[in-house]
Amino acid sequence: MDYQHLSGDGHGGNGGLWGSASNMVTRIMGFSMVASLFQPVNGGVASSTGFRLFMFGTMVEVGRRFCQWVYDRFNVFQYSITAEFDEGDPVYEWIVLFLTEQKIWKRSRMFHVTATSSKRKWGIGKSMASTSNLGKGKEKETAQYVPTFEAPQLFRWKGHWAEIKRSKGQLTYNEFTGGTQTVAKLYLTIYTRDMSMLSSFVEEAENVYIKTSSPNVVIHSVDQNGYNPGFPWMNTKSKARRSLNSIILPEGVLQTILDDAREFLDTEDWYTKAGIPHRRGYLLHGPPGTGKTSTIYAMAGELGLEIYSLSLASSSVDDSFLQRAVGSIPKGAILLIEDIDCAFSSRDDDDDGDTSRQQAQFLPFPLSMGGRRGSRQSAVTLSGLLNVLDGVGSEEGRIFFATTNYIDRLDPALLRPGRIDRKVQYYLATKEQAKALFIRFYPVSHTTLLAEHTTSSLDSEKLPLPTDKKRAMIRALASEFASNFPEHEFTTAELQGYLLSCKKEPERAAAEVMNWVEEERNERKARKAREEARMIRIKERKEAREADRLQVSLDRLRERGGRVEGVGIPIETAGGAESDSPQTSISEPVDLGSASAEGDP
Ligand SMILES: Nc1ncnc2c1ncn2[C@@H]1O[C@H](COP(=O)(O)OP(=O)(O)OP(=O)(O)O)[C@@H](O)[C@H]1O
Repeated sequence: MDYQHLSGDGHGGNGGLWGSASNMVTRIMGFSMVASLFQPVNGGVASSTGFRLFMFGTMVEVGRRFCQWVYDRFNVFQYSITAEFDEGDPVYEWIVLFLTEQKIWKRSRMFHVTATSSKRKWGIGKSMASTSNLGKGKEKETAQYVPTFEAPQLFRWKGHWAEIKRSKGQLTYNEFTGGTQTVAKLYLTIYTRDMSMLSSFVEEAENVYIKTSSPNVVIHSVDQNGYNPGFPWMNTKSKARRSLNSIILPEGVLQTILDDAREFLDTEDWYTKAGIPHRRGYLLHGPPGTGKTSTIYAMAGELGLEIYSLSLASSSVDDSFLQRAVGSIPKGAILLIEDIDCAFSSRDDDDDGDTSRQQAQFLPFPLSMGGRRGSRQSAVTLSGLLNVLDGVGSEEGRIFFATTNYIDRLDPALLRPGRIDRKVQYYLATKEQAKALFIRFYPVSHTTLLAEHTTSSLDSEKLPLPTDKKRAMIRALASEFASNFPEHEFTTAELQGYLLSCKKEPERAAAEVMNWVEEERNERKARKAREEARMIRIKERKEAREADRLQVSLDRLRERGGRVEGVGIPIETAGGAESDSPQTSISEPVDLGSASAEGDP
């Protein structure tokens, strides 16, 4: 090619090549300013090859940055979409489960294998529905196969290539444990320019998750040790759904709460139009073991909602943690705070654990029944809790359940409508409940009555009774059982414990219930006596401490002379007159009167 001709400037030598190149740029693209850089300049530094190279390099870099800028801003050349998912976030679990269902991990060649735990997510063999704790299948893999970090996995999805990679994530400081930890991440890249493919992938993963977990109730709880700064709900387990009729409550109680919750979920539009935050709060209160938590689990199963459960008793749960945890709960979930009274224990309880006052004042049942004793102090304050319940993040169609054994400890501010909309009281078991529980414990199809045995031995051959007759006999036993069961004295959990001890012997359960009641009463008496002895010891220790404190004050005062600190009782001086003078000498022991504790020397 004739460069001299192309350059058209008539200069030869080293300017020829640059000149022709610049002319080409000028002619082809019209960038005269750019081209002028390549014009040969006669003499001086600017004509040196070094300067030209420098200018060329600058142009290349500017061009590269410009292209990058265009690439970043206008998705013209982007043929892939990459998304990042943090461990602990619900979407992370959807993706892992989905990819397990698709058997994607099977193609991986490097695994970290651990024993199956309640957190099980990863699998390579059978589908997750049959292996994970989310599923109900009988075949269980006993280990989980977690692909190693930074090993990308290619797969096809809906006609597109996609890549998944598990990464370690960054190291974060755990302020509660004082250590550091990493939050794993998943990077998903789909090679397409169609952005809707990403949302479609996530939606499909969510649907698989919902379908797989639907026979169960999924319960998320915060990981106390593995505190995650991003998403605190690190523990996920699922429980088999509990049928509503397995919850034995007085007639209509359960149905009323369920109807109320259903109505709430169906009327989001109404709340929006009325300008009322779309949230509903329920407080279930009553003695421990009367079915409060079981009610919530059964309702969650019935409504198809996941539970996010936390206890305020944990020392790692403070106001800011609570705010973060509640703020990250997805819409349409149940927030469950158990033992909500913990948030107020610091105000109501004495530091020394003097529970006798509380017992007299609040408890609707004896501590010997197994109630929570004394204070489990919470780092959450009342205002922190109220902020969380009223906060912006809590307006998203969320149902809030709180449980407590001590409703009287709750601040009225917490109980006002809008925070707690319905209160449901649970009682110690009634005769009706005892009868219903008995019948549930001995279903006709799974029970062998003594009358069905040819001999008195339980191992003997069976002579099955007609179903109707058997049902009538079980009902008769249930009535006998209930008539001997004292009302409002035992919890349903205690009753359940007794029936479990005669799992296959309904006749024995009915016949021996009075003995069991007697034993329990004696056991309670003994526990109560132990509890009272403990209280007396605590009281004595407290008084001794108080006396010591006063004695120390007194000794100090004796050294200096003057008034008894904090008590304001004058010390008799040699002259018998009250005096603050440091020269005053103490002639008589001080009478601390009522301020003195018993046993004060
Ligand atoms: N009303 C009930 N109907 C059926 N089962 C019950 C009932 N009450 C208690 N149980 C059984 O007793 C056990 C404890 O019940 P649950 O945890 O629901 O009680 P709770 O009132 O929430 O107690 P706590 O206040 O200590 O949390 C469960 O196994 C549950 O099956």
